[in-house]
Amino acid sequence: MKTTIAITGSAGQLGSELARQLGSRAVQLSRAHINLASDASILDALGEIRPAILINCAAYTAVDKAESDAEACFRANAEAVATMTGYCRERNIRLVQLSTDYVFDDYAADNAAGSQRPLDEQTPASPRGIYAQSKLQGEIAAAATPENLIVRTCGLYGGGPTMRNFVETMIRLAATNPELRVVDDQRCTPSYCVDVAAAVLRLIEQEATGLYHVTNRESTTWFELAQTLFSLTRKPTVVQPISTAEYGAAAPRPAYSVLSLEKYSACVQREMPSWRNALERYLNDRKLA
Ligand SMILES: NC(=O)C1=CN([C@@H]2O[C@H](COP(=O)(O)OP(=O)(O)OC[C@H]3O[C@@H](n4cnc5c(N)ncnc54)[C@H](OP(=O)(O)O)[C@@H]3O)[C@@H](O)[C@H]2O)C=CC1
Ligand SMILES: Cc1cn([C@H]2C[C@H](O)[C@@H](COP(=O)(O)OP(=O)(O)O[C@H]3O[C@@H](C)C(=O)[C@@H](O)[C@H]3O)O2)c(=O)[nH]c1=O
Repeated sequence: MKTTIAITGSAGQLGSELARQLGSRAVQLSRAHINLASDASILDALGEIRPAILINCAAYTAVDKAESDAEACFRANAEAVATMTGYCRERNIRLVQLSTDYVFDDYAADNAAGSQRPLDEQTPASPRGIYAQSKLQGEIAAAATPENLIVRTCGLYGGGPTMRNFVETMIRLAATNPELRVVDDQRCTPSYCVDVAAAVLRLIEQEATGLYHVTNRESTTWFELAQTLFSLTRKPTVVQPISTAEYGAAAPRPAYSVLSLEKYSACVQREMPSWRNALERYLNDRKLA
């Protein structure tokens, strides 16, 4: 018998890619089917489908907007996850909860140039902004059932021009701006949804439980990512490095949030592709490189 895997946030970047890779095994739950703001909507939708596995990709992901919209953000990213966890526990459904590198926000000093060490699953979380805090609460809610799987990832892109992410923002801005200013003091590993979705499915196949870090391999800054993007697409756009303070976003962001992939690699016995390789493949898929 085929295992039914329900995916919330199925119109989003990761949810749509998971649905694509799963094909007929996936039941797609977009906002029209399941509204994180309403427990009744969550329970009704899950009751109808009775999946064996629920992958929760739905989330409030507008990091800056969350700073002035905390209630809605916590409702979607924390309380709704607690509701899903309770429902899944009673019916023996495995919940896969997605989370973020933004739960780490004070490791810059420990990781001064030369001594950078990726953050593993044992590293204590230290979220600063509303989005980051709400996602950590969601992790804690999901972890109440030890059989659940929690996957932290970072800087997702994919799905083409209609998706909201840094890579697509750069492509769009470059069409009208000869010069862009981008922060060069945040080190992380932006990751391609195709690779992260495949990795999540591998972890599910291995029946992995607990917390895992999954990103592309190696690390970069948003500035270097933008420069690499314009070099691969042969665009003359000039990228100026600026500081996080100069950019002045509403939400704080970690200066260092590179995630260790050791636990993931040991579990599935394979390496993630590097961020450069991933970016090249995405731009090829977009027919831009
Ligand atoms: N984007 C990133 O860089 C990263 C994301 N993550 C995590 O990965 C997961 C997937 O992210 P990603 O695919 O990029 O997110 P997207 O923003 O692309 O998609 C999120 C989806 O959630 C849906 N959604 C938002 N609010 C509600 C709600 N109240 N009720 C129902 N559905 C809702 C959205 O629906 P609609 O389309 O209708 O708005 C959207 O389809 C999330 O848990 C996110 O926190 C982790 C690290 C990095
Ligand atoms: C558009 C733009 C952004 N930036 C900066 C702002 C920010 O510090 C950094 C990344 O930009 P974004 O706002 O696109 O990224 P952001 O929304 O913060 O991305 C994040 O999304 C959430 C959901 C996550 O969970 C994270 O893992 C994550 O990577 O680049 C510039 O410096 N110049 C620019 O022109």
